[in-house]
Amino acid sequence: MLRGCAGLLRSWALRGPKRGRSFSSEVLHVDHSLPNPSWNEDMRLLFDQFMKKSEDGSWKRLPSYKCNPPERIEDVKIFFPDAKLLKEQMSQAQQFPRSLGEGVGFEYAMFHNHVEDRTVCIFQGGPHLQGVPGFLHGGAIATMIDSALGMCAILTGGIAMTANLNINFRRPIPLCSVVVINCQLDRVEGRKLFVSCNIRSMDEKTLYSEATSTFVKLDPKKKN
Ligand SMILES: CCCCCCCC(=O)SCCNC(=O)CCNC(=O)[C@H](O)C(C)(C)COP(=O)(O)OP(=O)(O)OC[C@H]1O[C@@H](n2cnc3c(N)ncnc32)[C@H](O)[C@@H]1OP(=O)(O)O
Repeated sequence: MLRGCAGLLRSWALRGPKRGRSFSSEVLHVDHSLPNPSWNEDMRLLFDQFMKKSEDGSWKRLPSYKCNPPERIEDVKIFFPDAKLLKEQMSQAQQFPRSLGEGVGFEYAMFHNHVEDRTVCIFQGGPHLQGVPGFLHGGAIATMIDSALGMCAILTGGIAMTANLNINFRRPIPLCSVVVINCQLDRVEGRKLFVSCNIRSMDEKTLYSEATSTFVKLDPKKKN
């Protein structure tokens, strides 16, 4: 089960984790939703399949960075009355699922279908996401679910935040395995976006988790 992690863990044992983090803009602006050496064969296979589907324009690969693009900061300004504080805080900020080193945490790529309002996330959870020995931590699963649902909501309805998230964990997800998170915008009511998802194995035979959520579009007229 953990065979996929073995090489990674061995190299860590020999070298130890990288000390210190570089925050140079070069590092922050690397697109992390592209294959890297930590991706296993299944992850690459799925990635290639979705890239193929993207050729006719129906699916689009979503780039992913460690930090937020400046336009996103504009969207959340309503939460920060002090513009100087916002700038300072944002200069240190990183996307949570991108904050762990390559291969040990959240390895994922997302694809979006604008016609069908669907987002698919292919996800390989690394050894630092362990909960019960050999399996992913529920909080790590929830993180990826929230991120994928959030992307689906935001790409369809504009900037929105998770107001409600319900998850059923059906089967434990083996560490370092590759799963597919299928998200679907179910309906929109005013500022509310209802988005649901399931997590399945690559062969679709195993249902690992299901979730429903409500995202609420931020109201720029409101001081939150
Ligand atoms: C780009 C990468 C993607 C990353 C995705 C990650 C997304 C996240 O994790 S966001 C972080 C977690 N979420 C938060 O911190 C949000 C905290 N909550 C809030 O800030 C606010 O409650 C917020 C913005 C969601 C809604 O506040 P506000 O705009 O004042 O909403 P409000 O006017 O009260 O309600 C609007 C509608 O939403 C509904 N609503 C509000 N809260 C909830 C809720 N918790 N559950 C269900 N419905 C709700 C209301 O009933 C109302 O419905 P209706 O229009 O039918 O009357």
